[in-house]
Amino acid sequence: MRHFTNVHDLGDLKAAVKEALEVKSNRFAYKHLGQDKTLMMIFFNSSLRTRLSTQKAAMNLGMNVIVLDVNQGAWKLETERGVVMDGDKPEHLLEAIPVMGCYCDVIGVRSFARFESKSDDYEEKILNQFIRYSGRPVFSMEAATRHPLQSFADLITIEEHKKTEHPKVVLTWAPHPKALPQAVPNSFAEWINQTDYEFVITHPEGYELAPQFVGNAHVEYDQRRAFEGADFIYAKNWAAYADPHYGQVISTDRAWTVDSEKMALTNNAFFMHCLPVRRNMIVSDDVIESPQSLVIPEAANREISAQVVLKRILESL
Ligand SMILES: CCC[C@H](NC(=O)CCC(=O)O)C(=O)O
Ligand SMILES: NC(=O)OP(=O)(O)O
Repeated sequence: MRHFTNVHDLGDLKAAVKEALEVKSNRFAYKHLGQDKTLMMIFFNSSLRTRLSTQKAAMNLGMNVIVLDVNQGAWKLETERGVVMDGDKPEHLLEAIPVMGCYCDVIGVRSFARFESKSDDYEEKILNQFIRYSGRPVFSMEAATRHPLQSFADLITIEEHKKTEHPKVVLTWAPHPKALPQAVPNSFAEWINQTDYEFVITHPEGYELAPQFVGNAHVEYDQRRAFEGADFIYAKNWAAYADPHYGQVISTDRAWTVDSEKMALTNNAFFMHCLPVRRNMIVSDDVIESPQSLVIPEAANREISAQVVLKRILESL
C-alpha cells in the first residue's frame, strides 16, 4: 500500500480486521520492517490520541519518529501558489514538503478542514500536495474530509464487541460550541457503508453530510426513533456541510445530547466516540462512564489501526 487516505486503500476489510487482531496479539513481531526507517508526523492541528498512538505503532515496528507541529517553531507556511510572498509567511508549502520528504521514509499528515473554501477542503488541497510533492508514502492522520485511522479503529472495536453478525449502528450528531470538521462522521459513514451492518445516521435538518459519504445509510431526523433497538451509538458533532451554511454551527440544541434516557431506547447499546469529547454537550457523564462505554478501548485500538497501516506501507517500500 503506497498511500492511506480512505477505506478503499486497505482493500478487503474483513482481511484488514483479521490482520489487525493478529497484530494486536503480537504487536512486537514486526520490528524488522521498520529498522532504519523514519516516520515523519506533521501536525497542522492539535492531537493527543493520533500523536501518541501513531508514534507507539511506529516504535512497535522498529521505526525512528520525527514529529513536527507546523504552527509551533516551523516557519509560517504559504499554501496558495502564485501569491506574492511579501507578508508574514516566509516559506511556501511547495518547498517545505519536498524538503521534509528528504528526511523521512513515510509521512503522516494532520490538516483539518479550514472552512474557507468547500472545494479546497473537499479536494483535500493540503493532503494531496504532500502526496504529489513529498516523494514519499503519505497517510492521513485526519485530513479535511476523512479520518481513516480513526474509522479503522472504530471498525476493529465494533467487530470485537458486536453481539450479532449484523448489528444496528447509529451515527448521531450532538451539540458543540464550535464548528467541527465533517471528517470523522464522513469517514465513519464511508467505512460502515462498506460493512453489512444496519446503518442509521441521525441529525437535525440542515446537518446532512455530503451524499458520497451518506451512501446507503438511512437518515433519520428523529433521534429517538434512530436509537430504537440500536447495538452501537457513535456520537460526534460536525458543522453544517450544505450551502449556504458550510462550516457553520446552526444548532447547539442540547436535546440531542446522548443521555441515559436515550440509551434506554437501545438494545443495551455500546457508546462510542473518537475523543476528545465535550462532556454534557455530546454525552452525559453517566453514559460515558457506564460499562457500555467503549471510548477507552476504542482509543487503545488507534495503536493497532496505525500499526497495520504502517506495516502495509513498510512492506511496500
Ligand atoms: C478526532 C477529532 C478531532 C476534531 N475535534 C476537535 O477539533 C475538538 C475541538 C474541541 O472540542 O474544541 C474533530 O472534530 O474533527
Ligand atoms: N480521535 C483522535 O484522533 O484524537 P486526537 O485528535 O487527540 O488525535
